[in-house]
Amino acid sequence: MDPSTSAPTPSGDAKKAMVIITIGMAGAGKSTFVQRMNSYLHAKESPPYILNLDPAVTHVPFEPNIDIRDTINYQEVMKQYNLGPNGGILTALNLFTTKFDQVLNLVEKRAETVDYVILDTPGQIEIFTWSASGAIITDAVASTLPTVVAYIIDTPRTTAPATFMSNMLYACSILYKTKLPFILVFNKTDVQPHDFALEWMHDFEAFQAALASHSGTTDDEGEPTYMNSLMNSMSLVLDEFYQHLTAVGVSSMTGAGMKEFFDAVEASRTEYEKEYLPELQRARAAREKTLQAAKEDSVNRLMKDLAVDRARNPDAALADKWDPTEEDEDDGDDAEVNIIDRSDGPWPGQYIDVTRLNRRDDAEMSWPRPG
Ligand SMILES: Nc1nc2c(ncn2[C@@H]2O[C@H](COP(=O)(O)OP(=O)(O)OP(=O)(O)O)[C@@H](O)[C@H]2O)c(=O)[nH]1
Repeated sequence: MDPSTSAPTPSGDAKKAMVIITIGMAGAGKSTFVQRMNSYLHAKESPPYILNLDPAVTHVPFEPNIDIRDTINYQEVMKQYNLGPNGGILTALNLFTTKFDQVLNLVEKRAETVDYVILDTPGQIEIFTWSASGAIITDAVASTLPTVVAYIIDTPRTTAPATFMSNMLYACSILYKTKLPFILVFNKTDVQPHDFALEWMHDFEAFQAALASHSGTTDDEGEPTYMNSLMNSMSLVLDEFYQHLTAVGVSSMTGAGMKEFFDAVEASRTEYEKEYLPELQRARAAREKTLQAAKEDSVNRLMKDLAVDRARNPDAALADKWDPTEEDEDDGDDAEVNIIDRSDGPWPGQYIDVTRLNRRDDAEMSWPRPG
């Protein structure tokens, strides 16, 4: 572990590993960026713990510690549920999420010895950002460890003002959905520097001027088109959103900008502790209170019903006793583990690997259909 990052926090606790959730449109360079983070951290002698959550990826340029593909065969899921590729990926992620408590246990264990835990998400961004499983995974890691979202942007493909705005609106929706610290990562700066983006973010008049200079922004009579007016207004709205963001330019190809990125990640740790964590604790306390009230209410009603029942039926009440020596029927083997941590002991064979079951044409194997 890099000694500079494992120092105790001001509160005296040992510093916890930081989780980086990598999100971005298909082809923005998420996997290449994860590989770049991986090699950057290896060079700093602080190797990260990596989770691949994309069941459909054929090749990842890094060696993940936990790989969804070891647990779920997405092609098989497509066949069994009669789904198309996106439905298959989503269902695979849903099935994986049902085991996420095991994943979280492994991550928590590793979080004591690593500085960073990195999540690579499915190529189709909405499968992670707009699905229940994506929200469950995000909430689960963010309530366990300090977490930051790295939103990867394909800079060369974002130079048109309308595309830039669409991308920013998407980022905005994720920021307000997760409420987590957020870093805009302008990738591929070796092909296209990201200065134009920073200028548009800091000066909405510069963005509006760029918009006006693009063709199709006025109609035949020289009046601004509906889209042009909409984007002008949106740029004012986004001005507020930009205040909450850190933007860095990187090249996953050359490694430029990685130090700035990790500086931003460290700054996010403070933001997480000051803003996200207290909010999470407040929400938890409120939920506990509601649950407690609901529990008390049902216990009260149960006790009332029991009192009536006992008064009416005193003989049955005498026989109604619990025998503590009787064995609990549910005492089975809870230790089943089928999430694979590749960095743990011999692999494969130690765990139940569902994909292998399929390869042996095990006709008994079938996924439970959602109820
Ligand atoms: N020039 C340049 N190309 C890059 C950079 N980062 C990624 N690429 C290229 O962009 C393409 C897409 O990269 P990926 O890492 O596969 O992108 P992804 O977002 O993981 O794609 P999905 O698997 O569809 O989610 C590949 O051809 C990469 O080589 C970069 O910094 N510079």
